[in-house]
Amino acid sequence: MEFTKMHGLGNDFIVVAGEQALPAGVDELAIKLCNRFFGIGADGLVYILPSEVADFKMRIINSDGSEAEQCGNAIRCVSKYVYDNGLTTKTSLTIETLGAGVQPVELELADGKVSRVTVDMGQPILNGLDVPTTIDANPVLGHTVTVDGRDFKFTAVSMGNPHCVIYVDDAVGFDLAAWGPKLEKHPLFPRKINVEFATVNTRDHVDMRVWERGAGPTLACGTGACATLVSSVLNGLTGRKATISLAGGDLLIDWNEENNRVYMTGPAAFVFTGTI
Ligand SMILES: N[C@H](CCC[C@H](N)C(=O)O)C(=O)O
Repeated sequence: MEFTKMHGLGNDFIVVAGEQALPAGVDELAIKLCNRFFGIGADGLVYILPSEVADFKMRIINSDGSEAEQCGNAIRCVSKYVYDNGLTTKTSLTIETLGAGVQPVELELADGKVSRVTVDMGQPILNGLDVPTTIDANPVLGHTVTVDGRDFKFTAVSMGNPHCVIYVDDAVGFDLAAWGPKLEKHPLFPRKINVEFATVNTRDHVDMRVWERGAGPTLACGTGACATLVSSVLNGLTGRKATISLAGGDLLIDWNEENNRVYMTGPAAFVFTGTI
């Protein structure tokens, strides 16, 4: 099997192109290939597939074998892959995902290769029961979830995949491993959830660290950055355009007031190709 290793701000993926559909047992394959000691090592396994409604379709399997509906860093990597490898000559194209349908992407080039990508990440889903959470509220703002006797106030946002955003004094130094797994799997979240810990520095700059559903602590999360911006606007903490600083680098997120769609701009990087 031929693969290409790529990352978006250190959130890394094994990218596979040329297949017509996901192989049987893709969950076990993802677990095996994403293993950082016995496999290639990655946060997820990403397939570029044909689409009937867009230029390409992307499907993403987390390193624990679960399939996610959407992935912001991966969609930038897929966009870079298809242009740099000559699968398209367009710098404006569309990628289909399970969680956000047809997503327009805009490619920026440097020396003939894609350097940055702006992705239309669609409209945020704010109705609690649709995120999903078990909370019948729209939106879910400042609700409390308790784990091991500690209360966390959170805002729930879906970008096609579920997120809960929690504001803390020091996101950069927050102990993700202590609290992330318990929140990820809390009964309030029927399909588990990605957990973002955020510190708002100014009205256009937020530090965020993430514990991802099905992948654990990653260096960056594109959909999580979108969810963090949306949550920060809803809570009156930032404007509709802000830089979200993650461990792996910065994403620029813009929640357009006219069309209610969230735009994410950031880099994508090629690392190596291989055969396994
Ligand atoms: N672990 C996520 C999928 C990857 C999302 C993240 N890597 C991104 O860049 O958006 C989930 O199960 O919803």
